[in-house]
Amino acid sequence: MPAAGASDADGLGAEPLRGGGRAGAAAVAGGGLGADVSSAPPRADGVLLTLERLTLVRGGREVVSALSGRFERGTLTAVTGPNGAGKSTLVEALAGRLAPVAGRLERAAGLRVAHLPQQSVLDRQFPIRVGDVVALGAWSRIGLWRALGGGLRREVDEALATVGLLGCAQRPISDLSVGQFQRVLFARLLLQDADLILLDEPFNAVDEATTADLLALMRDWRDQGRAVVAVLHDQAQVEAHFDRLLQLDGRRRWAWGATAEVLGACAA
Ligand SMILES: Nc1ncnc2c1ncn2[C@@H]1O[C@H](COP(=O)(O)OP(=O)(O)OP(=O)(O)O)[C@@H](O)[C@H]1O
Repeated sequence: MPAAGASDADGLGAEPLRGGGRAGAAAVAGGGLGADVSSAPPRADGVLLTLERLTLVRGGREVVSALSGRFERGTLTAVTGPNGAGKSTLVEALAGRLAPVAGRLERAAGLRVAHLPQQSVLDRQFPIRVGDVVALGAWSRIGLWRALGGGLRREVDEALATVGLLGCAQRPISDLSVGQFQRVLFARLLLQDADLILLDEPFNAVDEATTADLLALMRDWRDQGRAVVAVLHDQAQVEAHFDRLLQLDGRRRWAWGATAEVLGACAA
């Protein structure tokens, strides 16, 4: 991890390692003045989301400081860091659920974002069937309470087949294992058809076979030109599957770039 205040001249290509630290703290003292969330026209270079000195506060404490970088089409980015480092906070801001107190977050025009929070915040006892959960992925396209028509039913069945749960549409979600439920949530993401897919600890308590299947799905999304951002704790998994890495160190410093470069710089 680079030292706080490391300069832009650290030199790892387009997105060098940088430190947040004091500059970000000063931004919070400004009471959030200057924070900006905006839409930009579609970009030919595939940039979906641009962060400029993004600063986030949670529970009265600054957890992300002066974070700058871009999320582009066709990339798999891992977000790592110790507990409490601000990973979920950052993902919520990327999803548009938390406003920055300073800095800028610019979305490409018409950007479709899907956000899968940690399973621990989802209620699996809710009396709803698997097929209905998956169909909810299409609500922004078809309206929330429209009856399941033949076309949507087919989409749901196809998505369930893709995640290995063909024929499970009528089962209540309370019957599912953690891994099966995560497959259902990935099927819902398939129907969302988003450009930017945000996943918060998607493999938590999920078995190896399910993890491998869901990783394959994430690679498909990348190959389709979507951007996938996943909060992860397993460094081997990050090295093996993610081309980009955004690492938070829990002290408001961060490193962001090609995975090998970020890991190399941290080991140095
Ligand atoms: N709803 C909340 N209200 C107040 N403080 C919060 C809230 N959510 C998180 N925090 C605090 O914000 C900080 C960052 O939390 P966050 O959940 O973003 O970290 P994280 O890196 O995702 O951690 P973990 O690996 O444990 O999930 C922590 O100090 C946490 O206690």
